[in-house]
Amino acid sequence: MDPAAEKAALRAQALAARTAQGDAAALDANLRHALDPHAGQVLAGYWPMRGEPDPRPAMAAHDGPVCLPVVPGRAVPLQFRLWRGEPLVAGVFGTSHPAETSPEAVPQVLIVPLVAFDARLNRLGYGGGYYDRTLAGLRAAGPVTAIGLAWAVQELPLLPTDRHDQLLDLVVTDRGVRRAAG
Ligand SMILES: Nc1nc2c(c(=O)[nH]1)N(C=O)[C@@H](CNc1ccc(C(=O)N[C@@H](CCC(=O)O)C(=O)O)cc1)CN2
Ligand SMILES: Nc1ncnc2c1ncn2[C@@H]1O[C@H](COP(=O)(O)OP(=O)(O)OP(=O)(O)O)[C@@H](O)[C@H]1O
Repeated sequence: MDPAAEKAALRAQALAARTAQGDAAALDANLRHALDPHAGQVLAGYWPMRGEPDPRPAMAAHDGPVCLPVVPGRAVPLQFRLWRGEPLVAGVFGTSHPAETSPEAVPQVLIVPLVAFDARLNRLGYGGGYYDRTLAGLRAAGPVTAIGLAWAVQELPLLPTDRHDQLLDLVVTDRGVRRAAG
């Protein structure tokens, strides 16, 4: 199977597994722990949809600026806008994001939504390549920490990879914090 077809099949499998969810309180505690060393940094969170774990309590507890992703168009990197609790506007693909009046921000640490991950911290998303493009751009400019957030049931055996795939630095689940085995 070519990697794109294989990814599509794995995406369907992981999205089905994700509906089982997990221990939300444990996930929140693990995420706060992972964010502790990043106090003072600009944090990108996300607005959860479709069974994704909810990063918002940990975002609210973050000691520093918080921003949310905006999809500016097809096949381009995400933008980020500062969010201080203002009402959001509806974006493409069912997303919600801060209005144009919120200043743009450059995140130093990102909570990254995902469909599936593996033990090497490969990530499979919805297939738009948005976070791959975005992390590639941010990493070319300076150090960033990409924290994947998932229910433990979203882990799959080694995922197929493409040259453009960006690895996560850690994955937080309701069962703990995973780092690449090295
Ligand atoms: N909560 C959340 N926000 C996010 C993402 C995400 O995965 N989760 N993104 C992560 O990149 C970006 C938005 N990108 C997205 C890309 C595709 C789909 C999606 O639902 N795609 C449909 C197919 C749509 C189509 O191509 O017409 C699907 O998978 O069924 C959602 C978000 C930024 N914000
Ligand atoms: N840095 C990049 N430059 C050009 N194209 C890219 C880049 N990153 C990803 N793509 C393209 O995006 C498409 C989707 O990639 P992939 O299936 O890896 O997405 P994903 O990681 O599942 O999605 P997402 O990051 O949006 O959650 C592919 O067709 C790929 O060629």
